[in-house]
Amino acid sequence: MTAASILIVEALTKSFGSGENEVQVLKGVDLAISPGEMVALLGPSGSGKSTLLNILGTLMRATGGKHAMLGVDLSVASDAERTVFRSTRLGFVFQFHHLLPDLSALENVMMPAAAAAGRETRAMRQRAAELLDAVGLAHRRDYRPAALSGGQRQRVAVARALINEPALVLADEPTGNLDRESSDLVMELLRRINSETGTSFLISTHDERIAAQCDRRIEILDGKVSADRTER
Ligand SMILES: Nc1ncnc2c1ncn2[C@@H]1O[C@H](COP(=O)(O)OP(=O)(O)OP(=O)(O)O)[C@@H](O)[C@H]1O
Repeated sequence: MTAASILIVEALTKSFGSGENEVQVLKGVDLAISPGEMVALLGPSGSGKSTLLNILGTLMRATGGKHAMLGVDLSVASDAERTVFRSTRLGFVFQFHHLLPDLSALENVMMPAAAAAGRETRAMRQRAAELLDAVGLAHRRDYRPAALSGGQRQRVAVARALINEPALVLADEPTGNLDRESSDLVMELLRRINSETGTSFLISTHDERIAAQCDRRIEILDGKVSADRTER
């Protein structure tokens, strides 16, 4: 854990339910991520990877402990502060693309920027077009999600995650729903964005091939970090 970390997580806990139904999923997670790191998050099914990403993404509150990003202690921040932080400093890619079906690819990419600003601008449209170009989908900008392949949808979702130039992208099994070829394309894309822009990535995965393309692997077991190795 260094002063340069963009993300610091200390003794983070999360329980669901109460009384005899209480399940303690995270039992004291400690980790730190430096700018530009591409980190794989591994662990058995049910070990709490999605729960951890949801907490770090401010989509869910922890039960205890601390998580701070870019010097902001998000664990004690108000809901309003967390919402602003989420929409300006974080990007999300989920296993299922969650694109809006009635919007074109371009409009989907632009959406988080328009939502954060409360309006659409020509600059946003331009940046969304550049991002679609960067993910190899300039020729599909006016297509709706239903007219795209699974891999193309996920590349649109990656472009959408980058529209606000986040410091950290949280990706929850981003290739879990893709065939091998599409999965490789999405990972190549994430790798390229990481090296070109210095955006950090935390990617939960079951796939060793995905983990092998990251700089570092963090494993969760029994609610704690059981291994943390830098690979490159
Ligand atoms: N809202 C909730 N209410 C109750 N229990 C929950 C809730 N969300 C998650 N859990 C439980 O927390 C545990 C961790 O779930 P989580 O989805 O974080 O695991 P995961 O490591 O991402 O699993 P997978 O690899 O299968 O996606 C599971 O036992 C799950 O049933």
